[in-house]
Amino acid sequence: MSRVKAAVFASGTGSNFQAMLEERDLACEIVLLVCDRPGAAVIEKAKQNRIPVYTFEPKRYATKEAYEKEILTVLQQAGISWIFLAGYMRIIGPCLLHAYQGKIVNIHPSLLPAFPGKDAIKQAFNTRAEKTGVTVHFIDEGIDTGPIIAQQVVDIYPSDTIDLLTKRIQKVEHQLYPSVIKQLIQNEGDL
Ligand SMILES: Nc1nc2c(c(=O)[nH]1)N[C@@H](CN(C=O)c1ccc(C(=O)N[C@@H](CCC(=O)O)C(=O)O)cc1)CN2
Ligand SMILES: NCC(=O)N[C@@H]1O[C@H](COP(=O)([O-])[O-])[C@@H](O)[C@H]1O
Repeated sequence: MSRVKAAVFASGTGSNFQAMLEERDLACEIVLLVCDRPGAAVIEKAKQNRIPVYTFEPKRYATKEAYEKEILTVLQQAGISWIFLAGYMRIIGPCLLHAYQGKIVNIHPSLLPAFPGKDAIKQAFNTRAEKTGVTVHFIDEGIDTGPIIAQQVVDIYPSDTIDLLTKRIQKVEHQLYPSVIKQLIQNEGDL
């Protein structure tokens, strides 16, 4: 039986992308990186791992639907059945949401519904909360409102700096995300 194929949508440093690639029994094959930021560090990581990259610049398209239709064609030609977002900072629109209903997953650096949106770590740090964490959730039409799949708490210490907190959060992300992906693919296979 051919392996399940997945695409990663990422626009940042790519540490979660790298963690997925290093997970030996991820239960799926990451065959494509989609990135909206030419020059993003994650693109170099894909090239080092010989993973095809599809880069696009939204401002070159008249509408979000136009660029999502082009991405959808690329995904379908590659036989993609799951999409994992990791630092992808674009809102997924109706075109991709409909085509990949229940198959688009995101990782977010807070205990949703606390601190949604961008700069979640800074939000938690600046409120001097005692705890924050990591959430893996399905994507829906809202922002960070999709069904939660898994969460893990990360303590905030009085001596913390935002960099120390970020490092602790990302260490949890790099363990949690691959573990959740593996479980999702195995559960799908059990259906
Ligand atoms: N339909 C959804 N798409 C995305 C979600 C989601 O929950 N539903 N999560 C985001 C990731 N994210 C936080 O986790 C997030 C990303 C981007 C934004 C945002 O306001 N983006 C603006 C500006 C983008 C830019 O110009 O850089 C936008 O795209 O309009 C908020 C939260 C991934 N996608
Ligand atoms: N709102 C979404 C969001 O803030 N996502 C966050 O972007 C970072 C990407 O890092 P990476 O590029 O090193 O994986 C991750 O910490 C992820 O949780």
